Amino acid sequence: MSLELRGITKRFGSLVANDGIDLEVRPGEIHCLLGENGAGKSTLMNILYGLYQPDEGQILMDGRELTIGGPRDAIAAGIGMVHQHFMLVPVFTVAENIMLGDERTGPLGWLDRRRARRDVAEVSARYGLQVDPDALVADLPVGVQQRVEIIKALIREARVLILDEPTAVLTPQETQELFAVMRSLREAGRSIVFITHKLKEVKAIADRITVIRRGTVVGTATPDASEVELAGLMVGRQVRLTVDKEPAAVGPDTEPAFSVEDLTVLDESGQAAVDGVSFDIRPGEILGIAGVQGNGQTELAEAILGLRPVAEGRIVLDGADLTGRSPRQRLRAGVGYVPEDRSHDALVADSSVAENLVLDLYDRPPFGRRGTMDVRAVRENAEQRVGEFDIRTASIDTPVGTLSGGNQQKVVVAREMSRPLRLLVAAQPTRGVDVGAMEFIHKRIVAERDQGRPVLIISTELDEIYGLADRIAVMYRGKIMAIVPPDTSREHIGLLMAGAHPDGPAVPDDPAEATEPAEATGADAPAGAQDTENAKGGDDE
Ligand SMILES: Nc1ncnc2c1ncn2[C@@H]1O[C@H](COP(=O)(O)OP(=O)(O)OP(=O)(O)O)[C@@H](O)[C@H]1O
Repeated sequence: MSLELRGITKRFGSLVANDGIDLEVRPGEIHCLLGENGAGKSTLMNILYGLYQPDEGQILMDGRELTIGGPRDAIAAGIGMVHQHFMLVPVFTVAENIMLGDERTGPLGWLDRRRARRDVAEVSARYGLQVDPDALVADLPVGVQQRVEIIKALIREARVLILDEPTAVLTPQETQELFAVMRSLREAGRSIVFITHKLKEVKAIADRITVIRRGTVVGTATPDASEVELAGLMVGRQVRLTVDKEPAAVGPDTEPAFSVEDLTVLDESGQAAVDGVSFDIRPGEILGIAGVQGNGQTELAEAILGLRPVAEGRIVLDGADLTGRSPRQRLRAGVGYVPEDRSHDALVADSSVAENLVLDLYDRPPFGRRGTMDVRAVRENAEQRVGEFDIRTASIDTPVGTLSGGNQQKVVVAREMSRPLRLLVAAQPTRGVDVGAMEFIHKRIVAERDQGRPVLIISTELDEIYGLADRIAVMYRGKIMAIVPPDTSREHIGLLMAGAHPDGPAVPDDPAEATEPAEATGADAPAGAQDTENAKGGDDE
C-alpha cells in the first residue's frame, strides 16, 4: 500500500497553511514530518484524516484517488490518526471505548463486549501494546491511553497511522515503549506518519524525513543527518541546540528571594501529592525540578500559584507570605506562570491573540484603568510581542485557539515573560515549540535570571533541566529526593528520579523511615567529584 498526497493546498482566509504540498508515504516506513511551528503539519494530517477539506490537491492510495469527506472515509480507506488530545471517554473501559463508533457494534450488548475484549487482546499481543481491556480509561496513565487510541485505529485496520506529536506528553520510558510498538508496526508492513519537534527522536526512528516550512516542502532528509542540519532545514537558519549561559552570579550566602517551606499539598483523593517539600531560590538563580511526570510537580506549581490549597507549610516571596493569597494577588505580586497545560490553564481559545497577551493585565496600567481596557495599548503590545516572539498568526485579532500548538505556547510565554516579574515559575516551558523557538525561550529565561530574578523551571526533559538549571531538585512521590549541582551525572539523577538514593537503598514508603535528603546524598554540596563517584557506585549496583 502506498499513499500519495499531491499538490495539497489549504487556506484559512488569507493564510495559506498548506501550499501545494507533495508527500509520499511508502509501505512499511516511518515517515517523519518535521517543520517549525505553524509550518502546516497538523493541517496536512487533518486533511488526510478528513477533518479538513483541501482547497486543491489529491490524495491517492495505490494510485487510485480517494475522496475523503470525513474521518469515516479515512478510516474506511485504512487511515488512522492519534491526536494529541485523546478522543476517549474517561468513564468507559478500554473495551467500551474500542466499541464506540465501530460500525459493527450494536447497543453495547455482551456479544459486542466479548468481541471488543478479544480484539483488544489480539492486537495487544500482536504489536506488544499491553492494555487491560477492562481498565477504566480515567485510571490509565497518559502513555497507556495513547496505546488505547493506537489499538482503536489498528482494530479498524489502519494501514497508515498518523501520530501527531505523540511524545509531547510521554515520559522517556513511555516514548521508548511507543517506539517499540512503531517498529513492530513497521515490520508488519504498516506505515506511520510521525510528527515531533524532538530531533533525537527523529534520528532514532525515522526512515525518511520530509521538512515543511511556511506551508511548503523545503526538503527531505535521512536519519543520518545531524541534529544541527535538521534544525537548520526546519527553521531556515543556524540554531544553537545548547543553552548559552554563564554560571549563576550568586554566592552561597545570598539571601533567598523565594522559599517553599515544608509544603504539603493534597491531590483530589486526599493523598499528599506534595509531601513536606522545602527549597529556596536565590535572586539570579534557576532551580530546575526534574522528575518523571506525576510525582507532584504539577501540584507543586499549582500550589505556588494558589490554584490548589496548601495543606501545610508556607510560600514566601521577597519576605512576604503568599500562602493565603489568591492566584490573582500572586500574579499581581509579580509571579509569572507558564503552566504545563496551556489550553486549559493559560489561554482563552475564542479570544484574540491580543487579548490573550494581556489576559490578567487588561484592567490596570499600562493596558487599562479601573476595569476598562485601553484598546490601543493592548494592540500595540500585541504587535510588539508577536514580532519579538515570532508568533505566527494571521493577525493579532485571530482567535488564539486557531493558532498552531507551538504558537499558542509562544503566546503564553510572551505574556508571562513581558511583565515586571519577581519570580518566574515555568512548567514544561517549551512543550510543543520548534527548535528555533526553544532557543529563544531558553535565552529569555536565562536573561530573566541574569536580571536577578529567582526562576523555577519544572521539566520532564532532562536536557532542558541540564541546559537551564543552576541547581537541580529531583522530585519523586511528592518529595524532593535531593538538590544537586548541575554537573551531576545523568545516572545519578536517573536513580533519584526512580526513587533510589544512588548511595543507599530505595526510599522507604513510610515517610517516618525516610532519611533526610540532604544527609543522604550530600545535596547542596559544591559541584565536584563526590557526586560523580556516587553515581558510578549507584550504577554498578
Ligand atoms: N481552523 C483554523 N483556522 C484558522 N487558521 C488555522 C486553523 N488551523 C490551522 N490554522 C493555521 O494554519 C497554520 C498551520 O498550522 P498547523 O497547526 O498546521 O501548524 P503545525 O505545523 O502543526 O505547527 P506546530 O508545530 O506548532 O503544531 C497556522 O498558521 C495556524 O494558525
